Amino acid sequence: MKTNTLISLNKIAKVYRGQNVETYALKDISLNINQGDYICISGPSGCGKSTLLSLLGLLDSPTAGDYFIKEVDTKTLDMDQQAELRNLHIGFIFQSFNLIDELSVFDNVALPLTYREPAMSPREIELAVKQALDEVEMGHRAQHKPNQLSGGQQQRIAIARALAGKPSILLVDEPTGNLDSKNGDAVMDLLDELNKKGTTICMVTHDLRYAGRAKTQLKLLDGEIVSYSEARQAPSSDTAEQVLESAEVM
Ligand SMILES: Nc1ncnc2c1ncn2[C@@H]1O[C@H](COP(=O)(O)OP(=O)(O)OP(=O)(O)O)[C@@H](O)[C@H]1O
Repeated sequence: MKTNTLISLNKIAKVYRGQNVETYALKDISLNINQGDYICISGPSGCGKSTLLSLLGLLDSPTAGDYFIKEVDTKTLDMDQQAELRNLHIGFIFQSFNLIDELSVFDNVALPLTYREPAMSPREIELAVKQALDEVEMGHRAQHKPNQLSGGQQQRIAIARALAGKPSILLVDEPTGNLDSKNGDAVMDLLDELNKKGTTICMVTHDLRYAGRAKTQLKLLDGEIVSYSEARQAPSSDTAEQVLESAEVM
């Protein structure tokens, strides 16, 4: 494992068992995610994208295989410890923004920080919320309620909420699914910008226009990784464009 490896999956499988039926949602998934990566997971409906994101987010556990976050073997953790690790390291962004309409924008962004262990002081929370709202250029809407904002603005608030805890990785599920193309473009520009500043992103999207912006393309089919390609910087004699280079699946 490299020193900048955040996440390491080793031979992960996920089987859903019903009364008479077993579904192999993921098979033999091995993958490392390093600091600063920008990965897009794509593939046809039912190929396992959401299942993989749920496992990465510690929202579900694998049937087999090993999952390490920052060298911590997640199998060794109980539910509370997993929740703590999730709160500390993982920021979620969903298609539906999942904001609480009764709370102000400020309080929505602050909410996950109030569950931090060790507890953050009110002043620390205020600073973190302000910084996150500034990052998504929504500081001027701190006292609004989510339903007083446009869809694009609500997604920016959801991104601020994910950023406020300074997570190691953002897990992003169809971030533009509920947005028109103008707002979708703006949200994707923001994610690109965050990655350029160092935020690690793992995103699921059906939208090929946006998938191509990620530096690493991971394609799933029937629960398996069928292709994995990384963008690398072109040699200096070339233009500044990045060149797609196919790499072996791990
Ligand atoms: N809770 C569940 N119980 C049983 N089977 C499930 C469950 N969740 C997902 N599956 C099955 O696991 C497989 C992968 O599902 P998953 O939702 O991860 O696919 P997906 O690639 O995200 O699909 P989509 O693009 O349609 O959202 C599918 O065959 C699905 O039917």
